[in-house]
Amino acid sequence: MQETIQETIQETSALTQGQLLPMASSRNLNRFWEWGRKIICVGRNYAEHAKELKNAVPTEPVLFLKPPSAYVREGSPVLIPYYSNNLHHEVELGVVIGKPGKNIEQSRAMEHVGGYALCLDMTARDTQDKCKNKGLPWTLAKAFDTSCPISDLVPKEQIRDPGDVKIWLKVNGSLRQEGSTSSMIFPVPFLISYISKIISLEEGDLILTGTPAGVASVQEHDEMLAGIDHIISMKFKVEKQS
Ligand SMILES: O=C([O-])CC(=O)C(=O)O
Ligand SMILES: [Mg+2]
Repeated sequence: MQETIQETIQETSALTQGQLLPMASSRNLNRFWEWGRKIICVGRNYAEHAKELKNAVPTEPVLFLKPPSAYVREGSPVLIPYYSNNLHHEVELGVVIGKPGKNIEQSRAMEHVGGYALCLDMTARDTQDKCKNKGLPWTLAKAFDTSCPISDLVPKEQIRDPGDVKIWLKVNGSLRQEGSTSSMIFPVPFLISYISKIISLEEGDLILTGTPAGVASVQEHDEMLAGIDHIISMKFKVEKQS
């Protein structure tokens, strides 16, 4: 299984390098976060991040979900859940689905991309550790309200190759995370194909593609500033849930 996945990644990531790909969306995706669609998250997709949390580097994608109620937009705060004392930031490239599909071939995966977004996968790390220890799902750690800060839609043409952009995050002006999507273990076309064989993809769904190394805590009153290269940035204040 492992070999097959690695071989297919190598074959098809070559297909997406530097190509101009057709627009896919039939609907205007500008406010996709209001559509109530799925947020499918990929975990441990950067080896350095898997290692910093002492997790094995995966041989298949690790998937989990957030509900659409997790979205929060600039101007509203990110809230520390009442049960957590260790809320972590995870900056991630988001892929917005523009054309529905099941069992999508990797060679056609980019046709299903309608655009991109900058996302934070806010994680109650202490809660996640407890869930991991007990073998329980990560819902409380990952799916709470405001756990998915999201930027405006980045038009597809602005990112020619989702496998070659820099994502970064600062807290109170200090750089905490900076990584290139070229370090992803499972690249975007592979992820779209893999996920679509398990979960049907619909227009407006979002795939969070995993975080590079440097995840750490945020405290009440902190300010997070994150970006994709110089293409887009967004700012969020952290507050306690009342
Ligand atoms: O570290 C985690 O919780 C897994 C994850 O979401 C990621 O790697 O982006
Ligand atoms: Mg994540």
